[in-house]
Amino acid sequence: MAASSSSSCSGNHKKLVVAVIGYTGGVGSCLLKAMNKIGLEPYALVRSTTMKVGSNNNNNIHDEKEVPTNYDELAESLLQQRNGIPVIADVTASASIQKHYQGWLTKGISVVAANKGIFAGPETNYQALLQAAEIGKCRLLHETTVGAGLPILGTLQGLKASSHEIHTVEGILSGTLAFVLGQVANGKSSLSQAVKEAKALGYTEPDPRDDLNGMDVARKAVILARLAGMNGVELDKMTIESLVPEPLKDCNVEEFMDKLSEHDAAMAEKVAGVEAAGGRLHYAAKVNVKDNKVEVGLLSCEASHPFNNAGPDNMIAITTNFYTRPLVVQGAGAGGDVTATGVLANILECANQPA
Ligand SMILES: NC(=O)C1=CN([C@@H]2O[C@H](COP(=O)(O)OP(=O)(O)OC[C@H]3O[C@@H](n4cnc5c(N)ncnc54)[C@H](OP(=O)(O)O)[C@@H]3O)[C@@H](O)[C@H]2O)C=CC1
Ligand SMILES: N[C@@H](CC=O)C(=O)O
Repeated sequence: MAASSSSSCSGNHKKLVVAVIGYTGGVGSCLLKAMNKIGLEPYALVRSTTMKVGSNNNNNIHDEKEVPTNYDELAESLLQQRNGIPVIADVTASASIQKHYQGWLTKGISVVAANKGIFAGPETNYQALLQAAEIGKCRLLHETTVGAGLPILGTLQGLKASSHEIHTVEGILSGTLAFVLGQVANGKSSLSQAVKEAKALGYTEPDPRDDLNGMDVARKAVILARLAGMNGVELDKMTIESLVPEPLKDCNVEEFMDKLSEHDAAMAEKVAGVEAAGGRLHYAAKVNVKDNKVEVGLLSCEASHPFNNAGPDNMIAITTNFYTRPLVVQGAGAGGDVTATGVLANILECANQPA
């Protein structure tokens, strides 16, 4: 089979047969590079309108004919690969793709996602996905939905599985906001310039307002809360502090980027006010399992606070009954390559399917 995946990476007799949805994007293009580097060829490449699916006709998936994107056909084709472990990697931000997860998982197709929406959506939908993976005896992995490639969700699950009681999970969860708030500190840069740079560095969501309005942090906090064992946490019940100027809430992304500079002075004034009182602005999240509370928002931190040394990094502190001094994970929590390698690590984990 010409365009199939390499078996050497799977570590067992079955091949990973991998479809990448969103391969033309920032994370997707880095994922293809990373897969190529370890000799794992994708079986299918999918974007919003068209897809290329492996056949016997070509040695290279890129040479395949583009056909209209059809997720039922994609699933059937993956399941027909004999002796293969079918995996769909979703590196888009599209809600419409996530509607297919439950069906794919039930049929035994593992799902690896960088796409956060459904994991932070209504709890019943999230629970249905977990159940579907059990029915399909396959994997549902989304490590990169919090902290990109940093080992956060796996660590949390490992702690819980090994009898730790999780007390709190807190810290800096947005690469974009860490970068932007670092750039505007001390008047180094303007808000609009910092957001442009964050976008160019591949840190932002496809719409950077999803970072600036706190929604990306809130979604990550919900995901952390669920993995930490909390029930009843819903995004729409949370108070989420936004840094998006009111007049730019509803325009398109281009207009938002163009007009953001009109709001630089207001942001500079806000930063100067906090700094005059000896603080530095950070956007943080706190999941308090014991008190059943999830909070996100702007924090003013005094000079000695560890957040002030984190630069553009994510910094996540986990406190448990045994880790009373927190276990801290710090590192780049946004960017194409670090996210793609986290997705690839999850794809490789799919070689171990549940019995
Ligand atoms: N950047 C980062 O640091 C991190 C990102 N993530 C997540 O990764 C995801 C991707 O981010 P990023 O790469 O920056 O986004 P981009 O906007 O760069 O890429 C999005 C990709 O999705 C494809 N796409 C969009 N809509 C659909 C659809 N309906 N069906 C199929 N394909 C579609 C686009 O294809 P087309 O060519 O058709 O437009 C494109 O390939 C997001 O969910 C983000 O939250 C997670 C952790 C970190
Ligand atoms: N836009 C996100 C990317 C990773 O999830 C961020 O800035 O952290």
